[in-house]
Amino acid sequence: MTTVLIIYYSAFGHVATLSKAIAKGVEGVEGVTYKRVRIPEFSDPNIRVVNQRSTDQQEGLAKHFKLTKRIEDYDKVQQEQESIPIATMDDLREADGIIWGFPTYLGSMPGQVKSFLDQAGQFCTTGELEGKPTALFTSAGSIHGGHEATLLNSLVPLLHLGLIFVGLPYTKNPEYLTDQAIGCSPYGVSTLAGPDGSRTPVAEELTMAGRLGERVARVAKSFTLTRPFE
Ligand SMILES: Cc1cc2nc3c(=O)[nH]c(=O)nc-3n(C[C@H](O)[C@H](O)[C@H](O)COP(=O)(O)O)c2cc1C
Repeated sequence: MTTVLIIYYSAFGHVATLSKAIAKGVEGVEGVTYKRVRIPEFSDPNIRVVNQRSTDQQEGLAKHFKLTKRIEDYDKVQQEQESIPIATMDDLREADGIIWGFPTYLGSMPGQVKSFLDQAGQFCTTGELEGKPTALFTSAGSIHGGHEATLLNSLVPLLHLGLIFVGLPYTKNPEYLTDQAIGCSPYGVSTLAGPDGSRTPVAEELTMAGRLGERVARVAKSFTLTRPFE
C-alpha cells in the first residue's frame, strides 16, 4: 500500500478543512491510503501570533483586516484538532508522498512550519526524502495577500530536500480560470479566509483540493511501483 502524508498547520481551521478534502482525493486512488498529521503550535504561548492582539483593534486597517480572529475561535479549532497526531520526522521518512498545508503569513510559510522543516534539514544529507512527490496548499486572507507567492516560495525548502513537485494543471482544473475571487493556481491549492477570516472554502476550491490529493496519490503509487530514482 502506498501512503501519502498530509501534513499541515492551521490556526483558524481553513487549512484543516482543505486537508480533509485532499485526503478524500488521495483515498479515491486504489492502493493508496493517507496519513493526516499536524505541525504543532509553538509551545511558548508568548510567541504565538494569536496572542498578539488581546483586545479588538477598532481603528484604521485593523478594523477591516483582522489578521487574528478571536482567541475563542482559535481555541475551538485547536481543540477540534487534538485527535490529529503530531507530525514526526519518521512520518516524513515513511511516506511515499508528502502534501504540505499552512496559512499564508506575510506572503510566506508560518514560523511553526519553517521550524519543523528546519528539523527536516537532516534529510538533505541522508537523502531519505529524495524522489518523493510533494505538493502544497495554503489559505490567505485576501486574493491579493500572497497565496500564490506563498506556494511558490515554499517550494524552495522542498527542493532542498529532493522532493519532486506536483502542481495543479490548467486542463484538469478549469475552475481557477475565472475572474471570480477564488483560490487555487498552477502552483497548488489555496482558499481565501477573507479579511475577517469568515469565508470558508468554496466548492470549487474543495474540488481542486481533492484533485491535488488524487494527483499526488497517482504519482506516489507509480513511483512506488517503478522506483524511478533507485
Ligand atoms: C501573522 C499573520 C500574517 C498574515 N499574513 C497574511 C498575508 O500576508 N496575506 C494574507 O492574505 N493573509 C495573511 N494572514 C491571514 C491568514 O492567511 C489567514 O488568517 C489564514 O488564511 C487562515 O488560515 P487558518 O484558518 O488555517 O489558520 C495573516 C495572518 C497572520 C496571523
